[in-house]
Amino acid sequence: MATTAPTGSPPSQPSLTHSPPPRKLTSVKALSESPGLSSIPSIYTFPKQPNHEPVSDTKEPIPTIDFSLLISSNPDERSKTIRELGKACGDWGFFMVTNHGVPERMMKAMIEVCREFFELTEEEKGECEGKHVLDPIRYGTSFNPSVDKILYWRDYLKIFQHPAFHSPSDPPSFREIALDYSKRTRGVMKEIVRGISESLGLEDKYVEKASNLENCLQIMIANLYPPCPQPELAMGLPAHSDHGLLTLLIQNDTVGLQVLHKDKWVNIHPIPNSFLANIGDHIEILSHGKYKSVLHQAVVNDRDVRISIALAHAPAADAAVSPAPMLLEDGQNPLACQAMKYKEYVELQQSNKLDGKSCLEHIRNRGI
Ligand SMILES: O=C(O)CCC(=O)C(=O)O
Ligand SMILES: [Fe+2]
Repeated sequence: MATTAPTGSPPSQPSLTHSPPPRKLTSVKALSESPGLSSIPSIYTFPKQPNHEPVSDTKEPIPTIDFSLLISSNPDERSKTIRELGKACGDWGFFMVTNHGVPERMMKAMIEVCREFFELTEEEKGECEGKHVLDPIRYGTSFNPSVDKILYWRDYLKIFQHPAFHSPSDPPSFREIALDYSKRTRGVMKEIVRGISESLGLEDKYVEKASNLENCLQIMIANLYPPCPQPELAMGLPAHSDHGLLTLLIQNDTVGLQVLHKDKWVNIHPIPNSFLANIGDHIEILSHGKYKSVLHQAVVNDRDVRISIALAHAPAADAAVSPAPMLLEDGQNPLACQAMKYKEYVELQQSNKLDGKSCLEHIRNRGI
């Protein structure tokens, strides 16, 4: 039986109380490999969401940003790309990034070494089991089993990679591959964040300075979604927005990510050798809602293992990001969103149920 959320904190009101340590749970990898498994335990049965339209067959393609044009020395090319980036952030909150310069072999190596990690024995992986949501290395299952009433069909490995780089010691090649990949990806992130800043009419380094990007928190979240015998009943990750500024995601060639666009869930089919980027809650805060973090979810299937690796890029742990005053319109309250240190925000989000945009709503409601 799942334990309930801490008393006194209704589901849509996350609280900063420390959650009890997660229960010892079987990974979904081990569960999916149980001989003869033909149905899922009821704790994995996810209620269907009544409020959203079913998956859309929309042919409207997700926007694509050519990174090489974003960093072009030709001012016209660059400004055109910044306008496209602004439109992608405003219309979708999600976009593909092509020609980013991170070698394809590096992206593939990252996926493979994460696969190798998940293939370690439960005992070996258990050495990375985190006790607290701010532990720099955390292996686990579902999202936060100490408060999840329904478990998600997902195992994960979360690692803080900047400002201090951490790595599991197994597989032995993890450290080198992840270190290279995290550095290269941070470089891509920085240019996109500059472009986003300019697209908002701010100085190119505004977001960078406001969030102390030099000391940004970069968290790798490797997700494993094993085949599920009843995929229509289970959920890999429920609808949520990402905390932070910008997430850059890669995956193996199995689809499963859905993005809420114009009130419909849209299946995302990534372009090979590209990043899927999405803006997080702190761009919504900084931009005063001009750009909104967008709900997304991961569904599962009954045939193939899906692996996704999200690199979440966020303000420095002690940075308290607030709306850019120059984006406020007359009469708007600049403190409508209570500034909170980033590490408190992460702790709030990770200690509670993953529940849409409840964290952002929480700090808005507490606005002073
Ligand atoms: O697996 C995916 O595609 C989504 C992962 C995700 O949304 C996350 O890790 O925050
Ligand atoms: Fe996400």
